[in-house]
Amino acid sequence: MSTEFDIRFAIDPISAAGMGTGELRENFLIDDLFVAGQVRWTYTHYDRMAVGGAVPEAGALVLETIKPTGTANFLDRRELIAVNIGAAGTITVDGVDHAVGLRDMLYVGMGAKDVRFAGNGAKYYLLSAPAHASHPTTLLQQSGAKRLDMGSSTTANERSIYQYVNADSVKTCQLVVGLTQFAPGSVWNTMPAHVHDRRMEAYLYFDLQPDAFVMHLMGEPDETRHLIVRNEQAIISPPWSIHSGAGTGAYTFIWAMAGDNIDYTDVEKVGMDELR
Ligand SMILES: O=C[C@H](O)[C@@H](O)CC(=O)C(=O)O
Ligand SMILES: [Zn+2]
Repeated sequence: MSTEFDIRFAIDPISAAGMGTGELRENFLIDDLFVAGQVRWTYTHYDRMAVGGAVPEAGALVLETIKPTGTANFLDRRELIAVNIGAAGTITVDGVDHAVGLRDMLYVGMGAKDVRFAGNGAKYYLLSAPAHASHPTTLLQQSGAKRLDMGSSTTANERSIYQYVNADSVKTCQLVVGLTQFAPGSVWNTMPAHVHDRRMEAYLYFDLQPDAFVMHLMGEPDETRHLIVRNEQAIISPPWSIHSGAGTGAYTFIWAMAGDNIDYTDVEKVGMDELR
């Protein structure tokens, strides 16, 4: 079996506030997503978002069902977005090949039965949420993303948010995914911070040097904790938590959300003076 999974239960803010470093990392950090020759999933109880990695070698890796979905095929009641952060590869969906280059994303709708990940050196970051309708498989590229420029160099948060999933690119049931990249020297993401109680979020930090890390901030705005996150590690952000971070060097990250209201504007801003 080349598929493995673990389960993360939903943690409430009071429990999280009582956790030490090890417990915080066990519950909110995913540090083993990318293993050669395997598909790995972390199935969360936050909006039942599943976060995974697939690293094919010579042969293709098959998207196998996992026990927590309770379905014969992984996508019987789910949708998927696969993001390639490695060499160019191919994802085959029910016999149709899709070329997926670096930073391309492939949306795969509910009901796809046979999904295969291929490409020696390709590295797929996987996101999947429950779905109620089947939308067509669609390739999403950075050039087709909606770009929002935010921040400034004086506050070290100058960055561009690329909303790959947007009104013109693809229709999804729940998944909203994109990528944020920084101007040189800017290291702060999502500061000022925000929360969105109607959506969980996951971040994958990548493009970090081996000795660099992101000091990721989580928690309720007045009760924050940090996680040290290394290259190609992900964090899970519960709906009640801020999700912000500062790198010790350059990095890029992929953000993904699922939940009730998936409108980007449904966020509560946290004032700089409210953080504790
Ligand atoms: O709800 C939205 C997500 O947190 C990200 O879009 C935020 C982000 O990439 C940033 O501000 O740098
Ligand atoms: Zn957010």
